[in-house]
Amino acid sequence: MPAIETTALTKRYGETVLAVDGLDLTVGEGEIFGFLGPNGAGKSTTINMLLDFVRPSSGTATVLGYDAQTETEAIRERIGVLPEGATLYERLTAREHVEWVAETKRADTDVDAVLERVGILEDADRPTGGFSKGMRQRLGLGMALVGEPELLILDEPSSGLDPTGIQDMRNLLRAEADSGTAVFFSSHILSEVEAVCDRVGIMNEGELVALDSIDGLRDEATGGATIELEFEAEPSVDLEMPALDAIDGVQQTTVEDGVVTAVCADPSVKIDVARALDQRTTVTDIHSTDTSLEELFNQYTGGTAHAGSRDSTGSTGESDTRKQEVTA
Ligand SMILES: Nc1ncnc2c1ncn2[C@@H]1O[C@H](COP(=O)(O)OP(=O)(O)OP(=O)(O)O)[C@@H](O)[C@H]1O
Repeated sequence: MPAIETTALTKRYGETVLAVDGLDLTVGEGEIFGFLGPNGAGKSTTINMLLDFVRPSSGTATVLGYDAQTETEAIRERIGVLPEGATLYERLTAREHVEWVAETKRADTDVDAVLERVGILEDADRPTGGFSKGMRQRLGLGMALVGEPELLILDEPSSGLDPTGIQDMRNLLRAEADSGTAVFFSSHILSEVEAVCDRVGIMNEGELVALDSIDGLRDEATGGATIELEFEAEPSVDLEMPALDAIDGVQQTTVEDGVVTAVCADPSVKIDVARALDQRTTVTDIHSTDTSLEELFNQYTGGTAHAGSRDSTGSTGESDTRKQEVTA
């Protein structure tokens, strides 16, 4: 039974806004699924339809096999939710929040263990009115974990978290998935999705424009990869560059200061370039740059995302162009 299944799920707001347009999506048991898209793509609207906060204009959705509109209670008992901008009761402590969720879910929960898992046990007895954004987010995540849910639905879970918080959150999601919990989370932080997801779906203007693993998306993406090869400088090598240009899939080559740079249409071409150059001279080092997830995202969303999309820490993190050492 899929954790989430939507069929032709559609939401219109008024006459003009088509927020979600015929979404067909299946998320499997124990899968970590990243729901990506630029602002206004329809991610929150989709999540809100799964949670019955918003009624679809047409189409259907099931969560853990239950109808998202008619069997909401059965769903609520079995899932954990971190809504966008979760509201807390300022005068209640973190512990009281978790206890309250445990009561509503009738779950036998070790409250201290939950608070410990999300790293706020030390602040358990403080009213949440004085909590920082990151602490609020950690508490929200803790509340979502109550009752060992079969599915976690998290809207922008790393919003407000510092780098340690983001890493903790990733580890936690991975541990949850390993224990069989499916995780569905929305994000516009591409590095977050890359680091933790089994599959991603990219929304743009209400439509699902891509659905695959990160590697699968990379393979599909145009723009390929760039390879830089350092070689022992020999004057004759420059003259032989046309031989590299002639390799199938090589779009452009340049030579400068003992470094050949080849732009390849497809990452698999990189090895052909390395072999060809190595036949002519001694290659001393190789650097390979894959299409970054950021570029990929832009390809699917028509460049709506900014290459410098920043996470809450202001860092572009791993979403920057990835460089890997390659051994030929
Ligand atoms: N209550 C509403 N009334 C009218 N339009 C709405 C409403 N909620 C969302 N929309 C519109 O629906 C579209 C999708 O919005 P949604 O919030 O689902 O996008 P999102 O992908 O979650 O964006 P973000 O990353 O900014 O949270 C947008 O055009 C938005 O303006």
